[in-house]
Order: sequence, then C-alpha cells, then structure tokens
Amino acid sequence: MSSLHLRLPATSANLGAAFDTAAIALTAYLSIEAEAADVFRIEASGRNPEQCGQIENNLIFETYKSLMTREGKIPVPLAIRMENGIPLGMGMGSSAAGRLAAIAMATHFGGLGWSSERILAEACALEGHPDNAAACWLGGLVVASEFGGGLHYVRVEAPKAWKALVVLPGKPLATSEARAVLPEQYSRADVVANVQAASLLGLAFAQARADLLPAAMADRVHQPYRASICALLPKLLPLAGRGGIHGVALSGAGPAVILVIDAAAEPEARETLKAALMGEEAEVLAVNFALSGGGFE
Ligand SMILES: Nc1ncnc2c1ncn2[C@@H]1O[C@H](COP(=O)(O)OP(=O)(O)O)[C@@H](O)[C@H]1O
Ligand SMILES: N[C@@H](CCOP(=O)(O)O)C(=O)O
Repeated sequence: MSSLHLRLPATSANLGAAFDTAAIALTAYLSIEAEAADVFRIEASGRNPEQCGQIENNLIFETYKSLMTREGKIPVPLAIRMENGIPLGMGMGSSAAGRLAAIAMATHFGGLGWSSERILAEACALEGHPDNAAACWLGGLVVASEFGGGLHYVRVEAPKAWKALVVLPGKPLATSEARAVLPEQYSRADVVANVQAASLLGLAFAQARADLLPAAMADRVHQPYRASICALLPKLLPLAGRGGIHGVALSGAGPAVILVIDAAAEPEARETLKAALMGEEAEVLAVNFALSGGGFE
C-alpha cells in the first residue's frame, strides 16, 4: 500500500468573540509520513518530541485505531515519521491537526473512501467544536456552524499585509481544563456584545479593516473566565490598537495569546510586546496566515 504524506497547519481559534466558530490557519505545521508496518512505530522530531513519539495513549494512534475498529477494519500497524511544528496544549490547534491526521490515515490505510468533507465532519465531531478542524483542513480564516447537524462554513483569506505574533507561556493548558471554567449561561448584554464583535470580525478580515480589530476581537464569553488561568492574557489585551498591534486575543483555549499585527510594523510590535511583558518569560512565535489547509482532493 502507498505511503501517505500529510501537512497540517496550526490554527488559532476564536480570535476573541467568535468562540467555537472561527479559526485561522498559521504557517506552523504538523508534517507526517506514514506507511504500513509490522508494528506501530513513531519517529518524532520538532516540538514536544517525547509526547508525540509515545506509542501508548497517543492521540493520533488511538483515534486511528478506534475509527478503524468502528468501521469494521483491522487497524493496520503504521510507521510514522513526524516533524511537529505545533506546540502541544498551547491553544494552537495541535489536537485538531492530530485528529485530522488520524482520520486521513484511517481513510487511506482502511480504504474507507471518505471524502474530504467527511474527514472534516469526523474531526469536528471528535473535537466537539468545528473551529480549529475547519481552518486546519481548509486553510485561511474559516467561520463554521453546525446548524441542523450539518457543517456549514465559509473561508476567506487574511489580508496579505497582516501576520501574527503568538506569545507562548512556559506551561501548557489542556483545552478540556480551559473549557471547564466557562459558565453554562450568559446575560443578554454579553451575548449581544459577542454577536456584534464576531460579526465585525469576519468582515474586518475580508475587507482588511485593521481599524476594526480592537472591537472585532473583544470577547465577553470565554476570555474573562480564562484570564485567571492564562496569565499572559490580562497583560497583553490592552495592546490592541497600539504600537503596530491591531488586535489581541487568547489563542484558542489558551494559554498562548495571539497578536494580529501589520507585517511591516513587526519590529515596533515586538518592542510594544516586550515592554508589556516586563521581563516575564515567554516565547514569541512569528507566523504568517496560511492560505492552504491540510485537506486533500
Ligand atoms: N502530534 C501529536 N502527537 C501526539 N499527540 C498529540 C499531538 N498533537 C496533539 N496531541 C494530543 O493533544 C493534546 C493537546 O490537545 P489540547 O489540550 O486540545 O490542546 P491544543 O489543541 O490547544 O494544543 C496533547 O496533550 C496530546 O495528548
Ligand atoms: N473554541 C475552542 C478552541 C480550542 O482550541 P485549542 O487550540 O485550544 O484546542 C475553545 O475555545 O475551547
């Protein structure tokens, strides 16, 4: 059987108000070369190589095996060579990329015949929200809805003049933990504020309206509750609209924070960021917005 090569981008979900709805693909990648083998093997390099290289309880192998079994196939053991550019547990969509890789491998090695749309739908179901998986598979900025049990989405390309600085703290945070702090109910004022911001967001990206980003990336649904477990967020939120930085939001469920900046103003944005960090240890990852996702067909 032929080998399978996959290249899946990191994603930053929510972008503030578009909680569980929008995400943007970034130019940091999970690359995988997989082939049928006698036993399961992984050779991992890049970020978090120990965790990525574990055979037991590995998200990718577990997802692959459970899908194959569910579809009545014997899970063919796989040998994987992985180069991982997506930090795990930082809010950059590593689990969405990993799950999509597993589903694509089950499709290929199990001969499932699933379309690209079906692969994406399976990933959204496993993730429990469609944002990261849709942007990872399709590229660009994707707004997705699960209205009526189906997946509905639209994709736009981010303005070429914009890029992002993703600010990573030292310790990861599991998405499940960051979801557990959210309330079950919200006031009408909070919901209206988020509908306004999220509606602006898509149009601000589509029309390159950097002036709208401070308002379009404001959020009252998840960030206020996650601020206590994502220490960089309250420090960096006030930078929106200042010193070359257009908008600021928690990246996905955190703990990383994404700054949308003018590419031409990167040195100024870095200076503004450095001053706000006040010597606090953080890695700054500069990325462009990825136009292509990992999907095939
Ligand atoms: N390349 C990978 N290889 C193995 N496991 C992975 C990989 N990427 C993600 N994971 C699993 O997903 C977890 C992170 O998922 P999650 O908490 O949703 O954070 P995020 O998606 O923001 O990185 C990791 O702790 C690990 O269990
Ligand atoms: N909408 C989700 C996004 C989670 O993204 P991740 O990259 O942190 O897995 C949420 O905010 O919980």
